[in-house]
Amino acid sequence: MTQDLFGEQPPEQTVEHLMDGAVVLRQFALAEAEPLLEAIGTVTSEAPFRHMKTPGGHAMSAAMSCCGQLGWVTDSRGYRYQSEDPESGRPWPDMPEAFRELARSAAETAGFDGFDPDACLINRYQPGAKMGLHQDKDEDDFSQPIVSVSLGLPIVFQFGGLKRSERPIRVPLGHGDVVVWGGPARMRYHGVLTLKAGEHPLTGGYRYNLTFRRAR
Ligand SMILES: O=C(O)CCC(=O)C(=O)O
Ligand SMILES: [Fe+2]
Repeated sequence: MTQDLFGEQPPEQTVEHLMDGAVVLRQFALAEAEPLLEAIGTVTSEAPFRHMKTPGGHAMSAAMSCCGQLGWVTDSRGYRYQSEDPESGRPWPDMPEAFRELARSAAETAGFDGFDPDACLINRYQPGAKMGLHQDKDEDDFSQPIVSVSLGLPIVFQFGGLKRSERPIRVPLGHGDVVVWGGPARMRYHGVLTLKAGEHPLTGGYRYNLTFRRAR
């Protein structure tokens, strides 16, 4: 490729291989970031962000909402998917078409054709929030991948093994990056380190994450 003499480089989409079945699609969602954030605003005007409680009684540090046919919830009864928002008793907001399209094309780019998510969890991290190492295992169908979109402030993603004891690798994630894992990587432990304070032009002091899954 020739150098841009004016120093203006277009944002570069690259595919970074993490492990068998897991990739980071750098800046894959960058061009769609503004409509995606707008859609997060619409969803969360109907199903507001809340700090759900773990079965052990601790509030999750990330604020969460959901859209799609099923939403992931946690409370004293455990972790599960359900079709209604427990706060309102109403169905979760529909999954915006732009979400579904992005999830499908990211999965395809990662080699998983035909991804059809029925659940989208929206995580909002404020400085100090984190998510400890865990497996996504409340779904019925592990043949479908996970698509995880980062927007706003950067964070360090941890990607580990199939056992909790395996030491995770650290992957810095920025605005517009998308991680996809499935197949042999589907049950790998993962999480994010504590969000550091910062200011992003589109999201202010927050990081948003969209996690797409096929729950049923
Ligand atoms: O925020 C992230 O990047 C990870 C979120 C996640 O793993 C989850 O919601 O299950
Ligand atoms: Fe997860």
